[in-house]
Amino acid sequence: ICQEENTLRELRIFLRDICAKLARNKQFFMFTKPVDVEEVPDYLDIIKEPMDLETLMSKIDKHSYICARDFLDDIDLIVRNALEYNPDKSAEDKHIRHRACSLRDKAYAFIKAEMDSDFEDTCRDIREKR
Ligand SMILES: CC(=O)c1csc(NC(=O)C2C[NH2+]C2)n1
Repeated sequence: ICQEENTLRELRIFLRDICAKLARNKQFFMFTKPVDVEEVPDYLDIIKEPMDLETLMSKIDKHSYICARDFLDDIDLIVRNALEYNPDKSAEDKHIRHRACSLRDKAYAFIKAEMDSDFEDTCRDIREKR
């Protein structure tokens, strides 16, 4: 069990680094904090499960993720929300959709580049046993 805690600690360090890199990227500023309903009043009428990079970071600290797959599921949620809320042909909507797809590709590339697959397999085994 102590070995499992070591693995999950390493996962958290790894995910914090990726989340910080994504949040530092100016391209993704609109995904870094919860949408302000003062500025976008109808957002919560359309998006039922908001997600953002700051919330992702706090979930890491709350030990919400025990494998990279769970983390990427929340990245996918950020992207899905952006595509749903910005469906129009307008340049502004297209721009936000493009940035959302770029966020997903960057996140998956960081995980693939920096995580060896047997580490993720070990995390999946821990998840199965819980
Ligand atoms: C985070 C997110 O997806 C977001 C924040 S504002 C926004 N969209 C707009 O403000 C308008 C452009 N068409 C609606 N999307």
